[in-house]
Amino acid sequence: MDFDRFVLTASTADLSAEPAARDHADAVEFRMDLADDPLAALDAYDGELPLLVTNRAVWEGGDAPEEGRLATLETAVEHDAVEAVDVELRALTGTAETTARDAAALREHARDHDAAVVVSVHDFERTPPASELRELLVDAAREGDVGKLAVTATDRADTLALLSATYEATAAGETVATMAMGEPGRHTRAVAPLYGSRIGYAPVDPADATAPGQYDLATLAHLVERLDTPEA
Ligand SMILES: O=C1C[C@@](O)(C(=O)O)C[C@@H](O)[C@@H]1O
Repeated sequence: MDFDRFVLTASTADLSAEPAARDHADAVEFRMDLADDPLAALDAYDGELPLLVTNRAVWEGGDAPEEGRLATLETAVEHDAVEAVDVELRALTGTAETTARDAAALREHARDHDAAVVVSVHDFERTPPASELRELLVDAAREGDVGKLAVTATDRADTLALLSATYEATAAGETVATMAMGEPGRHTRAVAPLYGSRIGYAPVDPADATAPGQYDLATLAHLVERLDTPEA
């Protein structure tokens, strides 16, 4: 998967949503942790859009227990349709040594199979101060092909801080993706690409949102396109 330009992903636990995503999305984020039998669903996948696979840890806001979590992703990246994998920064650099070793092995395995590595950070409570945002993006971008940072905004100061950090990271040559979760952060999902963010996430159906404050896919596709069109 190529992150030289913005990639809009349809985020879903159900790969049968892919045909409905084709009109607007560049890729599908398959939330394996939210699916019933994710490896069977991958085996059966015959859609057109490439997949970014995520198996989000419980300790990072997801549903996947640690046992077998990274091994499932290792199997997933062997599928031809899988062109990118999400690995949490805390898995790679956290204090759990075995997790760090397994996460680094997953990154290697992904690259051997031509899958890009999205290294992610989530804060479901707050937007950290500006200097911390900058550091998190530096660290995440260094560890993967894209450094992704999703924070929770409560006001405009938070969203501005995130957009500034996005702009600075991009100006420094880092490849990053950012979004502010929650209602006050919603507009960042449309605007962050203008500051350099390279991935957007949106559910096909708003009822299936995978994070607070997401636009539905058609709406986000429309907003991003309009904002990026000079004569709009
Ligand atoms: O990390 C992200 C970003 C996200 O949390 C969002 O805020 O859109 C949605 C998740 O599905 C994805 O894995």
